[in-house]
Amino acid sequence: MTVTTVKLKQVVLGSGRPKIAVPITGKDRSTILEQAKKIVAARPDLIEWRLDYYQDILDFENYRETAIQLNKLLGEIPLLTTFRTQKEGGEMPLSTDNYVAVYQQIINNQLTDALDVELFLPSEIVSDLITAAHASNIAIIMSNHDFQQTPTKTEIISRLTRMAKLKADVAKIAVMPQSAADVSVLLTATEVAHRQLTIPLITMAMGDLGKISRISGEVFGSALTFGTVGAASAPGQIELGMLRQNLAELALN
Ligand SMILES: O=C1C[C@@](O)(C(=O)O)C[C@@H](O)[C@@H]1O
Repeated sequence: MTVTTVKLKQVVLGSGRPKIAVPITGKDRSTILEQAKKIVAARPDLIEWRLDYYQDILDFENYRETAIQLNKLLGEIPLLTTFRTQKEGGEMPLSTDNYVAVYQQIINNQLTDALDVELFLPSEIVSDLITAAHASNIAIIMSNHDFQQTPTKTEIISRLTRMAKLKADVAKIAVMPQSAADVSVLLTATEVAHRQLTIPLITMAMGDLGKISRISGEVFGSALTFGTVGAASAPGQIELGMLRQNLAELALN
């Protein structure tokens, strides 16, 4: 394992208290770098660049220059690069071919510490991207998002388990609760999967109902939580300062 995956694993695998990631959602280079400067100043554990907001994603030279400048700004803070597909709540459409082309460029040019790859992409694409990313010492955070409902406990555990079997470095699932019972399903599934799997998990129930899941990771086994400095990238995210305070208050001593 080289610096890159070590950097990410140190962040995600660290002590019991969940680490904090903050998303960048800028549409162009200047906004992305402006957001990054504010986020870096707040010192999160990880910064996520949400590419599905970036208008120049297919102009690779532009993308590459933005990524180089962004990585310089981040310094020691690891970068997670994510293109969220529209099926899973993303901002813009992108063909599967272009998704693969963009990710391959990122991997070949080692422009990130970690890549978010969605579980429900075509299986051959998933395995090829994981193999290529690992060969370039880029960690893989596999993910699945349901913005409409909360799957059953068994299904949530099954999806996280499939991610682990596909050699993801981290398994992530975000669900939309329609009731307190749904939040309880997500938390129980997290607790069970945390006992059964050996890779770090990132889980959350989205929206206001799900906020408790974003501060209770140390109890149930979610290794990281997403907070905001400025714009949110999903419903229910908590402002970084408040999130840090809540995690400290809830720390298991
Ligand atoms: O997968 C996730 C989790 C998330 O959807 C959330 O609910 O905080 C936010 C996304 O930006 C990130 O890629």
